[in-house]
Amino acid sequence: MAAATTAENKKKVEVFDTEEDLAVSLAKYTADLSDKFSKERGAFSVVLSGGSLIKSLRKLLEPPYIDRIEWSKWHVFWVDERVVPKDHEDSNYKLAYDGFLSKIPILPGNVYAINDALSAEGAADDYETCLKHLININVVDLSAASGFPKFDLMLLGMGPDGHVASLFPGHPLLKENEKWVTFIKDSPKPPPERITFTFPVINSSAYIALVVAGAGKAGAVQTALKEGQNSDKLPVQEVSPEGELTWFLDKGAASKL
Ligand SMILES: O=C1O[C@H](COP(=O)(O)O)[C@@H](O)[C@H](O)[C@H]1O
Repeated sequence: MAAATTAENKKKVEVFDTEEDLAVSLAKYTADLSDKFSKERGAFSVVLSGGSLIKSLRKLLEPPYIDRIEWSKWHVFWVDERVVPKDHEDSNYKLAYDGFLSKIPILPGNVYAINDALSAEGAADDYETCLKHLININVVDLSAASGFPKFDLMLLGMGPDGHVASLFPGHPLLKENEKWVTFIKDSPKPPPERITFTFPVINSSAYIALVVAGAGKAGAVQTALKEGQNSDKLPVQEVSPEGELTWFLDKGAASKL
């Protein structure tokens, strides 16, 4: 494993020989933050993305983590969700439930799925209302700096085109700076209707892990991490949290660095 920390606001890049090694390190990183926030705040707010990220969380399901983590302190959210029923193959909730949440002793009331009975607009508003309530009862922090929700940990994936959450290259939603949760009806990646956290919410996080594996994503990783400015920024380049950003890359994803 090779690691590099840059001066540029607490950004760390870790490169692992294999995705298996990446998953081992991601489990320790997540478990350590779970310990920290469970002790400090009495709650741990974790935001999941969909896609390949869920498989990379598999080591948390094994000893020592499965027995050590205070799962009752976990509160789980989604950075984006597809507007489909929760039992649909495209649902990020279903992906996370089948591959991760159903295998940990988390309290069902601490899993905040979107309301799949609503339209895209309705589901985004409803999720924002839910977050406001959870801030009022101190389950989720509010950033004093930005006035947006401050999650303890966001576990983000990235698409080969450099998209994060459901924030796609060149889309006007990249510039949304008032709403906490918004919706998209013309996602270039199916399904077209989704809800997503906005960049001000993503960037208010205390910790973000950007988890990227596979040579198919090497081009976007290269664009995101190479020196110098490029005019057309990829969505992933807008990820710049108040707290710490750590890239977890396997050799394939890092192959053009
Ligand atoms: O559509 C989505 O794609 C991204 C990336 O997925 P991956 O399978 O290439 O890792 C994911 O992070 C996002 O949550 C999801 O809705």
